Amino acid sequence: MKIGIIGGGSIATFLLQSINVDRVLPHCTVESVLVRRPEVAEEWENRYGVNGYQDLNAFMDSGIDLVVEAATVQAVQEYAEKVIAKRKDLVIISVGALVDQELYQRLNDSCRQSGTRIMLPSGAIGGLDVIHSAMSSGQLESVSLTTRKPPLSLIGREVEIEEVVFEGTATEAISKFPKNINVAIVLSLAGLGSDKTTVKIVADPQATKNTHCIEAVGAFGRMTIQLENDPMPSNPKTSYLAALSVLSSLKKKTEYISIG
Ligand SMILES: NC(=O)C1=CN([C@@H]2O[C@H](COP(=O)(O)OP(=O)(O)OC[C@H]3O[C@@H](n4cnc5c(N)ncnc54)[C@H](OP(=O)(O)O)[C@@H]3O)[C@@H](O)[C@H]2O)C=CC1
Ligand SMILES: O=C([O-])CC(=O)C(=O)O
Repeated sequence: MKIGIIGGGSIATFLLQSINVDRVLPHCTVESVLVRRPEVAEEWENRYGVNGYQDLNAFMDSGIDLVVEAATVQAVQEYAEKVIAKRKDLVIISVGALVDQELYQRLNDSCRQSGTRIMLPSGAIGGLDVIHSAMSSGQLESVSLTTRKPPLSLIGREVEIEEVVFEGTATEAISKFPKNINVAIVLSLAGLGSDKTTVKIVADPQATKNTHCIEAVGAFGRMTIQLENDPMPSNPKTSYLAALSVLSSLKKKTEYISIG
């Protein structure tokens, strides 16, 4: 499978290293990257043997089968429909963009018409299979997420004692923290939707990990999952698990037996 990556940051770098250098996915190669800075394109051409582009059309015509978005919510808004229109499967990690129900619907409709697929990795959380199962009979009552990160990641400054920086719906959370709470939207899409999924975000000066605690209640019973994620050294806002989840989505795409 020939992959194109949109984005030049920590998840993109991780994927290039894992796929093209460490060869962890034997059936996959990253062929092309779409980045904003020419110096990144040049460096990656040399280091990872990829073709670097700044122009979306040239990137899409570079012989790739599938596109991985590893950039920003805005990049999804800008590129996702164009990628699907070119009949490329798409992996989206900046899932927050899909809080926009009209965008979600347009993407869903064009995938149905063209037979193209969009994959949303589980990102920095887990338990989406449980939420999805509970929701399949409509018997999910409540879902809440409490996220705790170092203050610099969340609010760009230090605090002395922990501070609740947000409490509300997933819809409001992603508009205020688009680089920190994409997890709330994938959780919403699996479950009750972004207006009924509640989110609390805490800036914790003691935190060395990005923690996400998910609590769900329904006819199935009760689920509590606590993730204590190591941050990516190159971007502490992002948990290492989020990068691994993209790799996992790509691996699933090459397998014939699906789990979960
Ligand atoms: N679903 C989930 O659970 C999670 C989602 N995420 C999300 O994943 C995304 C990637 O994370 P990460 O790699 O850590 O982020 P980084 O900030 O390390 O990298 C983002 C990269 O995207 C590039 N970029 C921004 N806009 C565009 C564009 N229009 N076209 C091409 N490239 C663009 C930036 O370019 P430049 O260098 O020029 O600024 C930067 O290199 C983020 O949106 C993040 O919020 C992260 C963690 C968990
Ligand atoms: O990586 C994380 O812990 C969560 C994150 O940034 C996001 O969901 O946007």
